[in-house]
Amino acid sequence: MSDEQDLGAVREEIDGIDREIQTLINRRARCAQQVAEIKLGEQHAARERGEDPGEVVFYRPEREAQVLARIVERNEGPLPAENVAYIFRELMSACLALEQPLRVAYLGPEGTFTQAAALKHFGHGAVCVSQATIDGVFTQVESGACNYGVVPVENSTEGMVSHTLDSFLDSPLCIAGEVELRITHHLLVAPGTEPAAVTRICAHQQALAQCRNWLDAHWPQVEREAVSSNGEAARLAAGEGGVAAVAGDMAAEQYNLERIAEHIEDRRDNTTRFLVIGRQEVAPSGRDKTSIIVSSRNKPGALFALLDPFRRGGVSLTRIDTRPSRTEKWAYVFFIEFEGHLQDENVAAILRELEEQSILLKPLGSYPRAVL
Ligand SMILES: O=C(O)C(=O)C[C@]1(C(=O)O)C=C[C@@H](O)C=C1
Repeated sequence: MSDEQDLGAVREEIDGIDREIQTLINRRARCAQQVAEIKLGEQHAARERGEDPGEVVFYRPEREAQVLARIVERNEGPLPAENVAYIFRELMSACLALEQPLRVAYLGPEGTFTQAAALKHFGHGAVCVSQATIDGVFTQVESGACNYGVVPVENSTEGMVSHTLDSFLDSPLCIAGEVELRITHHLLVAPGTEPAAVTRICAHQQALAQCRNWLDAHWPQVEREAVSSNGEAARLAAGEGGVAAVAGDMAAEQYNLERIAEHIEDRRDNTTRFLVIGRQEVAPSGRDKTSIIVSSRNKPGALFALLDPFRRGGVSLTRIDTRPSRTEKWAYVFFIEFEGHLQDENVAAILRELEEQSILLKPLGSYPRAVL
């Protein structure tokens, strides 16, 4: 057989496989439609029994995390597990959109890493709605205008996003998930801009901080300006010849900018973690984390007393942050994050103990650990 015939034969095989995949995808989508009918049926039955039917929850983060974790585990290649999981991420997103198109508020404008995080977590079947502030994201979800929200919570180089933590103090919302995103910054300008013409470098203050050493070494003379987001910086760079923006790939594409320099972040493992916020609690997935806010009386050993139940219960803490309590001067609240689910008996026992010794205990929710 000639090379030409070989190529033809393999392409025919690909065409056949594509047909089969397409049939299977649509079979899967019909199953998702049946799941939606069952969920609506359950709500109808509750109403018939005179019970509060509540809001039908189509999106099930615990189930999605289990599906994705299984795909990663059983993948035999040659495609890398992460790439296969992304394909299934989009497949589930499209299936869910048949059940109910989700509206997801995120800290915008378009082109921010928070938008990239929202798409990574929910896939492109979700309708992502940009908000100018973190408060705006919380309000959209609290009012029911959006089903979920995505906000940044911590960066591996720059630490926590205190505004997000503070917002949980007054909000009735729960945490429904976490997203981790590798953050890569570039120095971006409008097409045709000469580097010598740049007089101002704009970015969100976190991005400026994450690239501080690089900017000090390469652009020491140029003024830096912190703006509300990297997306906003990119928008400014697109409109003004002398402005360069520090921003990522999405912003570069969104505003059609050129890269003067790529990968300028000081740390190669620069990662930002985002939280998904929603109105409903999430069922256990088997690999969960829980977040709580806790505050105790200001006395010696108070923090030790709050943490000791975790040690005795054999529960690993994954994070602890301190914030001023906004009700009393020099009093503090702790944001504690740990492995396990509020429905686990050992976790419930720890919370009962904390309740006895704290002046404030607010569970923020349990959610599946990030799979992708
Ligand atoms: O299993 C469900 O509850 C579904 O709705 C199906 C499905 C899926 O496509 O696998 C879709 C959306 C949910 O978020 C979880 C899973």
